[in-house]
Amino acid sequence: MKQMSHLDDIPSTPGKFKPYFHRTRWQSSVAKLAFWSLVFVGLIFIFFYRSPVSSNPDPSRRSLRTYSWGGPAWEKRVRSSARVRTRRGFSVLVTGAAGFVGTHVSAALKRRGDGVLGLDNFNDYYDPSLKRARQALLERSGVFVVEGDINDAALLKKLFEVVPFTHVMHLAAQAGVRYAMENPSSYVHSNIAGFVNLLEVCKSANPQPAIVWASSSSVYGLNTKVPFSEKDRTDQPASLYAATKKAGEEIAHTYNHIYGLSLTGLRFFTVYGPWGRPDMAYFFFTRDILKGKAISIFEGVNHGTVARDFTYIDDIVKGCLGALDTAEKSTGSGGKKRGAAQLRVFNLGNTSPVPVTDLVTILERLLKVKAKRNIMKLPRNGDVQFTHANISSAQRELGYKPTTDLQTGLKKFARWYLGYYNGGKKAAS
Ligand SMILES: O=C(O)[C@H]1O[C@H](OP(=O)(O)OP(=O)(O)OC[C@H]2O[C@@H](n3ccc(=O)[nH]c3=O)[C@H](O)[C@@H]2O)[C@H](O)[C@@H](O)[C@H]1O
Repeated sequence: MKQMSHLDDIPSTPGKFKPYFHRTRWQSSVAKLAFWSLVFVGLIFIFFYRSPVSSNPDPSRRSLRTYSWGGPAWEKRVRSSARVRTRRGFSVLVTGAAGFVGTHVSAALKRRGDGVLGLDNFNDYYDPSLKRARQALLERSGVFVVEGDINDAALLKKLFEVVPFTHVMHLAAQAGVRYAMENPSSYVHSNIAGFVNLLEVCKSANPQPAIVWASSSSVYGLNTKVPFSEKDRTDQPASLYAATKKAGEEIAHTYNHIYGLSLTGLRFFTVYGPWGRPDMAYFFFTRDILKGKAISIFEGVNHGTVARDFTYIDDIVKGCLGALDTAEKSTGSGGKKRGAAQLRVFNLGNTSPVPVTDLVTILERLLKVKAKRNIMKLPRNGDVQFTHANISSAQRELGYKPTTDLQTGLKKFARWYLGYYNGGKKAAS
């Protein structure tokens, strides 16, 4: 007969474990001792060896992600990336640094000698490999992108402990107008809860940073007065995305009023260009035209033109830098207001709306492929028919002056796209 080893002794089903345990008092106490020793060692291990790990509690994301950060080597990288290289340079925390605008702004700041630390949660709203490629680009120019979420208060506090940031360029957001109907909570999570969390940390920081952040042209919603001026009404959002950006503007007012935070909101108008966002029409039109796939082009009632004030990324970057350069210091410190602080909002557009049908014609010429056009009624999914920015305020106060027309900007985009996706053979997802 086969001798039973001690391993054979342990049954495979946990429910059957008990009867074997009470065979002898000795066996029982050894098992108990072993069990509690394991628990004890486990606890010690967790206490001493776990680097600060924070989880992204966003229930709307497919994957619940954990980020690890902290430790002397990590802090050294943070400090080095944020180190100012010129006499009057800034030390800027850029949230959403692996995003489209975030990457371009971070690179531009670094180029001129400012200290830049990036933060990004690398979520999968669109192909994360594009975000990783942008991150690699930034790392090559000396910008470290910390992987983490703006909802993570412990991480943000740690970053401010390590670096006394003079400015925050807040670009992390859930973007996209139409996706808000699919995943509304992701907009609340990033654009409202995340923004409040960031402001909470900024207001308690000493010194408080000046904050420049991305609002959106979509706040004009159903406004019909054109061009859109900052003084126009913004109380009729057409999408939840727009509503969360509008909420952000009101939240900014509150933190400015109570805590003396210097806050500048920038209403971006349909930003496009190299390293852009694959969820935007110009990007996926390019992909689909190259694949020979039909594209849907929206039109208004009675065949009304749908148009956008498309704005080229380099112009937007200049606007962002202008906003940082003219931002006054926050007046509070350690959570206490010490005087009135600056509160601004600016349109950053191109001032010349282009019909979406013309955008497609330009792409056809650049790609040398005829698009399969499928004209359809503008769906009721948050899109507005027309945007057009009045930029006189940004021109006056930020020195903002867009110089790139859609034809020129799309040429640069197409060149990048074809290079990045191997002549369009490697399809963008
Ligand atoms: O300025 C902003 O604040 C916003 O700009 C951008 O939104 P939009 O201006 O809506 O850009 P985008 O989706 O590229 O559609 C462009 C045009 O194509 C039309 N469009 C779109 C899809 C389609 O299938 N067919 C079509 O005709 C569509 O009707 C529209 O006329 C950002 O995505 C958003 O995050 C926000 O930053």
